Amino acid sequence: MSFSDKVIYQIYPKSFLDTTGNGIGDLRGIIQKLDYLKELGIDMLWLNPFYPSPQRDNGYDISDYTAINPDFGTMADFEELVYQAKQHGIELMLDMVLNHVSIEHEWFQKALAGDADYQDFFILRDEPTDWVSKFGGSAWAPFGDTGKYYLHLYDVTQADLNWRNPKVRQALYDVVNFWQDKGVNGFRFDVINVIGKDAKLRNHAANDGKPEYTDKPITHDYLRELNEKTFGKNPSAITVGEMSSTTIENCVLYTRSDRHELTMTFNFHHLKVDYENGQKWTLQRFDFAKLRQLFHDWGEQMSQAGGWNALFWNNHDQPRALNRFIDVQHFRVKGATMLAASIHLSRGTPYIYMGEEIGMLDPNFDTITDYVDVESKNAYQMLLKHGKSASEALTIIKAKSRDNSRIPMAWDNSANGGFTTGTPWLKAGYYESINVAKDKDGEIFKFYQMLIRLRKEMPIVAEGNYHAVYRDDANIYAFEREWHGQRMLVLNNFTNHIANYEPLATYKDATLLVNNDVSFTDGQLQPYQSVALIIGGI
Ligand SMILES: O=P(O)(O)OC[C@H]1O[C@H](O[C@H]2O[C@H](CO)[C@@H](O)[C@H](O)[C@H]2O)[C@H](O)[C@@H](O)[C@@H]1O
Repeated sequence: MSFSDKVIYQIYPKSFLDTTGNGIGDLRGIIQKLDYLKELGIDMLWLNPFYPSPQRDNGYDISDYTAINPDFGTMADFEELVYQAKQHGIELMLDMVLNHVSIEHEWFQKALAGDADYQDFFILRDEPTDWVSKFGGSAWAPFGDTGKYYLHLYDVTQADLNWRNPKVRQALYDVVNFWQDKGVNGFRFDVINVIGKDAKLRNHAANDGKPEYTDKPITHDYLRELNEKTFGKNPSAITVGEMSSTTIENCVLYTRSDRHELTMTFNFHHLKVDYENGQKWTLQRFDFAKLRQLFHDWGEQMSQAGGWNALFWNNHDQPRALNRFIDVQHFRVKGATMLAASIHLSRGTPYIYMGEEIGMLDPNFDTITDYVDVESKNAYQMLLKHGKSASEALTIIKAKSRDNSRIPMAWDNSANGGFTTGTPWLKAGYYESINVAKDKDGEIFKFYQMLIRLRKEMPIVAEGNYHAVYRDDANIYAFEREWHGQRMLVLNNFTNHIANYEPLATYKDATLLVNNDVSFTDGQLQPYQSVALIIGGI
């Protein structure tokens, strides 16, 4: 497999590095940091959307698919980024938001103006169904003064596209090909498993309507066609589908190589183990048993069926994993390296979200007005409506807001962490104590470098099968990898105390390949200790 030894780094361009002083990160900022990224060792950069957009959902509301938002730079800057990145041995992965467009997109505007061809680009109905938008409220909004309603699974300004219309599909394939022709070899497809709405558009009060549009069989047909018409003939292409509320069975189908759909999938089940009754806007300690079980289920079943996982703890939609899963007051560094080992040594493609490699944390904003994200703002109002006090609602937003990970990258301890000389679009976090200048030679960064190197040097890390070990341990998440007679045992203590276990006789004479602590005694792990033991030769 040509992709299994790759590691992908996610950049939220708006918050990476601003070279113009307008408070918004830009493409030239990414070019400036290519040496840093090369030193880390990553292979591909996933960039969140930088296309023209009213920014109602921070760029996921696209008004022109094949241009650059001037805040981020020009097409010439983009072409230089592709060129310079390749010079550094780094490929680009672009975010393709093909489920919906901004209502400012010319397709929607033409539809509103009465063009029947373009009206068929959207999902219009005389009567709304009872589906709920993922950002709150009804998923339908009045379509001008036509008396009809258009579907928006996300914000009211993000109109869902009608994938049943072949003209829509072709227009979207043209978009992918436009960027591929510019030298882009990676594509991340936003919420791609919701593009195939059921033909009947029925009410479905249970589950907010999700079963009517999630993982429908027709989506697999669309993905095969997308593959055939765009990246399918590009041997360097790497693709990942963001799958909302998906299943293992579907992700196997999306990623099995003989199916010609996608290379890998993101699922989010492991990042909902701290939701009370499945609800995001709640406060609850994470359920380790649930997390461990999910990792084992996805690890084993994808391995057995030939599927491929995208492995990640952080992204632009999630609060930092360090704040969620680790006692950061006492074990930030150890916790960061343990989290890293637990996915980088597993089967799948690891993603690193900017700042993770130096252990960046959530900020602790003082007021709700510091938050920018549309989902967080809606959630705050919803919490107040449901009887929470302003301070209770703010505490929940602080823990759960997507802005937690969207704060500016901390480069040094100068104003705003060296991200901008102007006023940042979103307040900076703890840059005085955690920043690249200070932490690039630190334990976390070096540990990530080592893990990335191991994936390239050791086929067992890149390709080995996955088996669960110590399935029911209350503290340890452990798995075994196996590749041509070689075996590797990975043990991760997810607690802030010592965890004991019964050593496995098979690994009695094993070599210690990875250890994030100073010493190791088989049978006992220190708080947040991670080790990998290997037998069968190195
Ligand atoms: O939580 P899930 O139902 O499993 O969904 C996964 C994520 O889907 C959404 O994320 C993406 O699409 C949004 C609309 O384009 C965009 O706002 C977001 O930035 C994209 O990554 C959802 O917004 C996330 O919260 C979910 O985690």
